[in-house]
Amino acid sequence: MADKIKDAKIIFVVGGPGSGKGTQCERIVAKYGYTHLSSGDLLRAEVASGSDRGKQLQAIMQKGELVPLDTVLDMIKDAMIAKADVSKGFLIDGYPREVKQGEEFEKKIGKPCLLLYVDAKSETMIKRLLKRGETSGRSDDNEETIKKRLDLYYKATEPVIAFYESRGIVKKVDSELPVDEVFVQVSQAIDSLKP
Ligand SMILES: Nc1ncnc2c1ncn2[C@H]1C[C@H](O)[C@@H](COP(=O)(O)OP(=O)(O)O)O1
Ligand SMILES: [Mg+2]
Repeated sequence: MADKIKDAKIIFVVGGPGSGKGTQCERIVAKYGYTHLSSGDLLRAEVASGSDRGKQLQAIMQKGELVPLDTVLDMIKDAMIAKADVSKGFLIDGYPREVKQGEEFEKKIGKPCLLLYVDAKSETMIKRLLKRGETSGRSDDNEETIKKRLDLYYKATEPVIAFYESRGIVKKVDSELPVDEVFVQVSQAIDSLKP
């Protein structure tokens, strides 16, 4: 089972909150048939289930903090195994949030062939998140939590990008542009992957 996943293409999609990761992943799924796994969506599904674990997660996420590493990784791995037979590749959206998470992922699952860095300015991200918050129902899309999430992003997640730069697998896309134009850059990055 784990072998099947190891042979699959794995793409890490990294960027700040509201940078446009989910939006671009949706496009990738439509064009390339990859499986999209958003760590945040998996966690929010657990919260919605009302389980005890979900209740603990809810409290952490509401504060804008990171959920324990093993919890997220197990959820991603289970979701990958469930799709291993039908998937051409995996988009791992919003993970790793810190370098350690990337290291653990590689130990337990496999190596990414690409890190797609969805880059936007912090003012842009704040504006988009506040707008998204009007309809998303996400308890972390409020001004106070957004600020904490951004701080944590710059402190913990930007080092992830530097870590994979050194391996030469980072492709940065300019997510200040309209969605379609960002996707042109995304497509170029994916098309340049070796088969
Ligand atoms: N390139 C772009 N231009 C304008 N708005 C964008 C955009 N990419 C995403 N958005 C909008 C859609 C959402 O309401 C909001 C956040 O996007 P998202 O895909 O949910 O971000 P993320 O998954 O990185 O948190 O911004
Ligand atoms: Mg998202």
